[in-house]
Amino acid sequence: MTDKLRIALAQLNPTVGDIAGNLEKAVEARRTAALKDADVVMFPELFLVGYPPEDLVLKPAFQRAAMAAVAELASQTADGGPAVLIGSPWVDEGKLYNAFLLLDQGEIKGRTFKVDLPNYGPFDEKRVFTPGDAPGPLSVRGVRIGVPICEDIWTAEVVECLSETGGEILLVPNGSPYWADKVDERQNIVVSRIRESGLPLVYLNQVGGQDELVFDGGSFVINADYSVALQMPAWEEAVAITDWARTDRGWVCAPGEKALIEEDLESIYLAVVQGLRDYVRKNRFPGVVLGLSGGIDSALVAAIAVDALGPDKVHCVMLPYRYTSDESIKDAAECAKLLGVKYNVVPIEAPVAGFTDALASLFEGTQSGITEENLQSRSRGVILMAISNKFGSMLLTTGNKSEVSVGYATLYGDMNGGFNPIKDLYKMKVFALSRWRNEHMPKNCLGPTGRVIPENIITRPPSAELRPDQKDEDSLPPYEVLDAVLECLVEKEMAIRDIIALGYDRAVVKRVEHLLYISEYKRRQAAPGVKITQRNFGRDRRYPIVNGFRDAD
Ligand SMILES: Nc1ncnc2c1ncn2[C@@H]1O[C@H](COP(=O)(O)OP(=O)(O)OC[C@H]2O[C@@H]([n+]3cccc(C(=O)O)c3)[C@H](O)[C@@H]2O)[C@@H](O)[C@H]1O
Ligand SMILES: Nc1ncnc2c1ncn2[C@@H]1O[C@H](COP(=O)(O)OP(=O)(O)OP(=O)(O)O)[C@@H](O)[C@H]1O
Ligand SMILES: NC(=O)CC[C@H](N)C(=O)O
Repeated sequence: MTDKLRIALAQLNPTVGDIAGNLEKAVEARRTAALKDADVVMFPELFLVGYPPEDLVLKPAFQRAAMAAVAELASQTADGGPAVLIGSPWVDEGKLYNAFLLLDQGEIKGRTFKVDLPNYGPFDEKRVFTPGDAPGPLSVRGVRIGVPICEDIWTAEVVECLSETGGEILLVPNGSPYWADKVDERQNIVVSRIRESGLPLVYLNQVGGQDELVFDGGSFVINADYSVALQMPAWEEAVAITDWARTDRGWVCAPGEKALIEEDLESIYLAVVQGLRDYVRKNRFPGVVLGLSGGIDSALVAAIAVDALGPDKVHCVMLPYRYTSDESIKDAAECAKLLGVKYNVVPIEAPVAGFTDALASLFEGTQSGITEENLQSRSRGVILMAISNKFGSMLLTTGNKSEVSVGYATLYGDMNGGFNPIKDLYKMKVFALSRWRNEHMPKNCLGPTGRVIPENIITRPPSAELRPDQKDEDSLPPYEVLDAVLECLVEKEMAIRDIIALGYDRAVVKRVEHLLYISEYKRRQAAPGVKITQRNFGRDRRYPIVNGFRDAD
């Protein structure tokens, strides 16, 4: 009987669809595991295709390529080295499963299918996969290993089934996206499953960004006595070795590394950096460009971009107009200098005059207003897109969640852009993160230490500077109020009457509700951005554009 087992945990960053590249990563991690004499190396959920593959996984050619990669990896295990536990889509009797496969001695020795397919928030797995039947453990080098796949541990049934059928250790592969406070949520769920089953549990997550989702890694092992045996770092690829021994209390994992897991603002900052870095890298952009206005949103986006990509890959452009204050011009230049980025000034006086002249006879006798203001934003948008086209850098758009919520942005103007790092951050969070970054140097970031955003940018009142002496608060409630009301409406789906009962002014709440509903069309056309909250404006909240409903408080 086997009494010892060495399991390597490969917390890696796959690329969705890059089956060859992911296979190469798996081969490399297995090589590392072999050098450490591991018996088995484990990978995250659907690792060979990357998570989540979405409808790509419905393509027969894609399914064939994934299954061929599994066969290739299985053949490599004929070398007598570590067995492999890896996730891949799998077609069986014409049905497509989210599978986890045991490869050993040159063969596919076992497989198990995910039972509980998540279909809420950002997940759509019922759309593409067939649920598996109640699973039994896999025999890995003589040890009965239960493999509940990600969502399978979020309720009790699958683990109950695995422990009742003789499972000795639970190995859980995950594709578990980050959101604020998720770490505690995961740990509570894991502890519940350990309590019910009496089995030790390995929680292995992937790391990296995929479109709007970002995965934090942070894999861990908890023994049956609830002691944490291993904590891998968040936001980093790593292969950890765990040593297991059979005791009279069942299998026990020996204590290993205990990495510190970042919390609060630090984890949010690392999440947006990782999300932007992987979006740019995995889409093979040479860099990014953005309009740097001297305001806080574009300053924070520039800092995030420098931390994600390095100053040489970030191009900032100030596009002043007659309403742009000297203060903004000075602050933008200082911010660019602090960040060490390429910086240009392209005045928009001439393009705005060109549009104004072209429309002069058509607009004769009309009032000047939003239309003319939007021409400024749209002139900037055209110029920034031209720079993007010419140099290949992707344009970043900079609207925070408060603005995105109420439509305070110009379509085909400042909404131009391929990706928005701060899309899921309310304005008050933008302030907090800017202050935090000025005081901290986050890990694995490529920007400078010390202040990166001039203090004046943080302290002066926000303004779009589209007309003389304009302030955001002329058109919107103060951000403390706006953000709080939006959280009630967006994150909590609260009734209007309950929000008013918290002490907010009825007229303000109704106005925010109205603006939120009437700007759905803008969000539908907006760039994607990193999901940070439980409810982002991508997949988590799918509201209709035509919407006659108003809450009759
Ligand atoms: N349901 C719907 N489906 C499809 N299209 C719809 C629509 N409702 C309006 N539209 C169309 O949308 C257009 C109006 O939208 P748009 O042109 O964007 O203009 P609009 O939303 O009217 O104005 C832009 C607003 O954003 C503010 N802003 C602009 C720039 C920067 C900032 C900032 O501080 O960050 C703030 C600005 O002060 C103003 O309040 C019109 O063409 C209208 O026909
Ligand atoms: N003068 C400018 N030069 C360069 N870019 C600008 C300028 N004005 C606006 N932009 C771009 O348009 C975006 C929207 O800016 P605006 O100033 O209208 O409002 P904001 O949401 O308060 O943003 P910020 O805090 O960055 O100023 C900016 O973040 C910036 O990318
Ligand atoms: N891939 C999954 O099954 C993820 C679902 C799970 N509830 C999580 O967020 O961790």
